[in-house]
Amino acid sequence: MKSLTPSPIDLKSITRTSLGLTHNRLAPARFIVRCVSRYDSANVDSSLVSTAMTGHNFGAGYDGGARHEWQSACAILASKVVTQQQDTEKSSGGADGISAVNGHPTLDLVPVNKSSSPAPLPKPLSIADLSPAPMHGSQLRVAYQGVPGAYSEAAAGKAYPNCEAIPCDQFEVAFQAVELWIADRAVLPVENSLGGSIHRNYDLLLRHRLHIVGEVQLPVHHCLLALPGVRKEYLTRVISHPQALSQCEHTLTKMGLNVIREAVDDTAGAAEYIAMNNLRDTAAIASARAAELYGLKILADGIQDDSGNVTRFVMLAREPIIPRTDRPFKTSIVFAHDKGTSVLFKVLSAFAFRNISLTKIESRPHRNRPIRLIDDANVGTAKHFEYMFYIDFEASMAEPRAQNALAEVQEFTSFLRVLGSYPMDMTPWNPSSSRED
Ligand SMILES: O=C(O)C(=O)C[C@]1(C(=O)O)C=C[C@@H](O)C=C1
Repeated sequence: MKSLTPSPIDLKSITRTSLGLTHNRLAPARFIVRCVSRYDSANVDSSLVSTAMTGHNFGAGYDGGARHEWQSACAILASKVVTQQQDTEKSSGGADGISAVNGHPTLDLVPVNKSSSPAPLPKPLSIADLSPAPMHGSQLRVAYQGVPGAYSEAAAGKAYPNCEAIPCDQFEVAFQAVELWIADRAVLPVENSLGGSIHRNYDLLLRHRLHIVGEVQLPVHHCLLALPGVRKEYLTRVISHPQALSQCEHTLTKMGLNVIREAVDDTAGAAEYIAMNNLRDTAAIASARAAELYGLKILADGIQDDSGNVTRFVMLAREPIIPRTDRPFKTSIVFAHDKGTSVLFKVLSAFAFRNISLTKIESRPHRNRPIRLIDDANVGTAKHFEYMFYIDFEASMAEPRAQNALAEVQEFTSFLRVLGSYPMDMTPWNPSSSRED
């Protein structure tokens, strides 16, 4: 797996820039490519969308291998990326200049000289143009949260060997990177065998329209890392991702370290922070690969509270996969009901009667309607919390028993969405080979 630049994508830098489009490759007969530096979801330049959608700007001199770039450009434009105002453009690099957002050049398609030679006729779409397969050369681009050396990067590599791993500074950015065609897939953690659910990703799964197309379970082997020459006795602080801190809670206590524990965005980011700031009183909980990347030494190895510590990640894509029955599949759903938890028993029985095993059940606050009031004139007002329920079950949506179970669930619920039906990770169990180095 190839890693991109260590600096992760942030929300502000999600522009056409990140597509890697170049000035030359997109410079067609009627358009030049130039800079934008603003992403504004409230404002769509519809003329740009329509010109890009016709596709005929790729006439003479257009490199046919960049069809995917055209597709990506259309998608990005349609995803409400707006051009900068003319005057701002001038100040940020001029009509044909390339300026930068967060260090990246940014691009724009601008009509030029309408009176010049007639426009080439539009090229008809072919079957290949409609393929949902990733089209960025042979390498799939996979977004993950964190910086290189994070476990999520290793999970991306396990899910998609030889992928181009794209670091993102937040989970939400990874979702958006796929939605905006900057990445082809995202690989995000949803639960850990010791630390439990990564709730943020459950909430984001509901808020975004991506589909779960697979899962990977990654054995997570934590190390205590510090600058060369630093000894355990010098430490006053241990920093890491909150999940990693919780997965090592008891071991850290047993080690007798006199340290405070502080949460940061990701494990490898903690290692990078120590190295960049030359912190000699601080250690990070992170992978052996992070030690290597950021020049830290391993003070203690395998400090997770359980040697079989595993994190489950889901693979997300813009399109669902077609469910099959020739191998074990899992299906993930989310549902809610106006009458709250009273429906739960009926939903569970729809699976139990069909012998379908559940592998996970999670509840999250129903953020649109968090409280339900039940008035009783004699006693007062009961305030029930409302939930969204997430269930994973062991069956493929191609199986009639799963379809029937969901038809029944739909009768009991006011909201039901299938998040994905995908192959189960059946990798043989071997936690001792879990080191990511
Ligand atoms: O910080 C990282 O390295 C991550 O990839 C994130 C994360 C998580 O969110 O749970 C992933 C796996 C481990 O369980 C610890 C942290």
